Amino acid sequence: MKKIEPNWINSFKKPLIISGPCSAENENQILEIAKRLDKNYVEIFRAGIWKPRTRPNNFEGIGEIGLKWLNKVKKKKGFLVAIEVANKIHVELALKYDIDIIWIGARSTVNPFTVQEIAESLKDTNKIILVKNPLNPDIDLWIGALERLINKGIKNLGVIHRGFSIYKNLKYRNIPNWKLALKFKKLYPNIPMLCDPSHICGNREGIFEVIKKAIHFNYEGFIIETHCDPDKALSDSYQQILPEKIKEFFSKIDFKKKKNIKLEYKREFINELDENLIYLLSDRMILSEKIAIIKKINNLLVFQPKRWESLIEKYINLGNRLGLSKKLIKKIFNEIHKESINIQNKII
Ligand SMILES: O=C(O)C(=O)C[C@]1(C(=O)O)C=C[C@@H](O)C=C1
Repeated sequence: MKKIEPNWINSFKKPLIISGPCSAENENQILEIAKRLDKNYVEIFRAGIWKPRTRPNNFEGIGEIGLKWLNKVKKKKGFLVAIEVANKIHVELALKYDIDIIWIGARSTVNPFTVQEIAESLKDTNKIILVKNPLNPDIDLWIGALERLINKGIKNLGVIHRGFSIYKNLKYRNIPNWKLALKFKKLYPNIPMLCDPSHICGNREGIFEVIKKAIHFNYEGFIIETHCDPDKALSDSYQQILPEKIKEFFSKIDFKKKKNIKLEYKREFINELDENLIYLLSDRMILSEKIAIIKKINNLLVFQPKRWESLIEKYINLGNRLGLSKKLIKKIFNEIHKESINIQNKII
């Protein structure tokens, strides 16, 4: 990739905060959110105009009229405005309505044809273009998207870490991959990296915990979804927060208090793995309850020695291959099995 100069991000406060609704729904909603966002914290107003929904027949965005509302936000409230584009027509409209910041979504980043089409229609633009990570943790796809934009003379670039798709929801809707994002940062230190806690979490509860982590990892900014009535939002209602929450949270953060990044990063990894272990254990015990019901109906014994012996042998072998001692595997799985038996005994 060609060398990128450190650039546009320096003209904003650190961290840069982009905020606004997942989707533009109506003019009042847009203006109300803009009014309630504190401009001392939020410099850029975001709103989805076209929404790439997983299933059809959901609200798929308000379309072009939303760009007129964003122009009002710009003129009346003094924010810069940001939207997502996913094809050539979106780009043309974004440029026609003088949108300041344009981002490419995760579902587009995965597709080089789409990125190429967007890059060609943005050719030589001075607008700020942000590229979300692709759905799958493939750093080359992410880099490739930036290269396509750079090849078309686009200079004001940034990236957004919005987490990666997982087949099963544990704690996150899209699991963050801090390791991959930090690797990207090491490779391209001059490309500003923002974090999207709303899409990482998929719920309101975890958002500020994710922001705190990203602050430790020196992210330059955030894109956070806000709505004046989150429960009634037409898309992603679970992950939007009230506009006032931004100031409430960021006013309490001490940005000078820096922790040891290397240590924090490793610890973060351990926390993440431990939490996943707990989620998995909970799933396992729920399955054990379901098996107990089947055993009860079929008059089967709770303790199944043959099956248990074969399982423990398999786990010891797997542990061995992964460098874990027989003693450790036996200890952990004996406890798990004991708990599973207790659960089943209560049901039978
Ligand atoms: O396979 C079963 O029958 C189960 O109920 C599961 C399970 C376990 O938790 O691993 C529990 C009890 C049996 O002794 C064997 C295995």
